[in-house]
Amino acid sequence: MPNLASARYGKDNVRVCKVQRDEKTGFHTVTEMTVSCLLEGQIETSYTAADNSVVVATDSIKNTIYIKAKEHPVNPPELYASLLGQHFLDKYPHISTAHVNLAVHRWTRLEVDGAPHPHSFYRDGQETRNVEVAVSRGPGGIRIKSSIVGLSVFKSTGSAFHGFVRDEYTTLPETWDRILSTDVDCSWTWKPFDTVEAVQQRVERFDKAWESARGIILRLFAVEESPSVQNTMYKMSEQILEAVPEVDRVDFALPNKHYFELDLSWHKGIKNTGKDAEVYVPQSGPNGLIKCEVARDETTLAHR
Ligand SMILES: O=c1[nH]c(=O)c2[nH]c(=O)[nH]c2[nH]1
Repeated sequence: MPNLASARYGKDNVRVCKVQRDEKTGFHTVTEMTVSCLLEGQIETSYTAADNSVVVATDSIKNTIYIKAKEHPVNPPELYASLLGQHFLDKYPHISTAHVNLAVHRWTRLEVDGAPHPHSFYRDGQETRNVEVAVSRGPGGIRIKSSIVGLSVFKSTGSAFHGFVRDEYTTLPETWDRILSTDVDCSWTWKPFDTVEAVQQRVERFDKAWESARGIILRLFAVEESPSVQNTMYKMSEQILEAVPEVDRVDFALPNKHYFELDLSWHKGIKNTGKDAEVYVPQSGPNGLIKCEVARDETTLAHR
């Protein structure tokens, strides 16, 4: 007899834009995000017995995403996602967990003649600020993971990779000076919260953590003489754990985007390798993919 081992459903890719207008200053603030909200609970019969009486329609879930964005602040995204998730538990007794994932897209204020413009913005990169919030009943029921996704960085020196395994499968030469480029995907997991009020009380910490993590990543990327992606991301994780005490885990996933040297000596003896390298060939694939999860102490991985 088959068994429904797990089930969740909801609306994905809900696009929301909120404009907040400060009447006094005339300044507007824009937040654009893409939201996913999936519900879990006593919904088995909708799958196994065509019982739609337990189904909150995904269309209603979409409507709720918009209504909660109107009723509450959407910043920081950790708070909005917690409020939205809690709503489904408060409203529907048979729902046990709401999973709210969202990505905030960048709209950076334009400067015109050196002054911040009150209502015009531009997209300065594909980077997003993401949150994954799971709201369940009971103590520690609100689990929040915040992240930076798609922050593209490049350095033209200050990166090496040598001393790796050399055997009959190896062709890669050791290097003491290479290009390093990646799209940062970094997450930090907060110690669980008991209630939305507890999230609200710490509300200023979420933006600060995002700023700290982003600052650490960019600074270390630039200033460090990197011996490998692995070691650089571990150092970034250590510094983020140090800077944000309420976080008990940091995860990284970094593609190593390769830039190949190009031998042009066939054309008039042009020198374009080693210390003469100037023109490179960016590779769209394959890329390295280096991941790690760094916990504050050995017990915290159990939170997953
Ligand atoms: O920083 C790196 N880590 C690796 O594991 C690796 N493997 C590789 O081919 N190049 C690199 N670079």
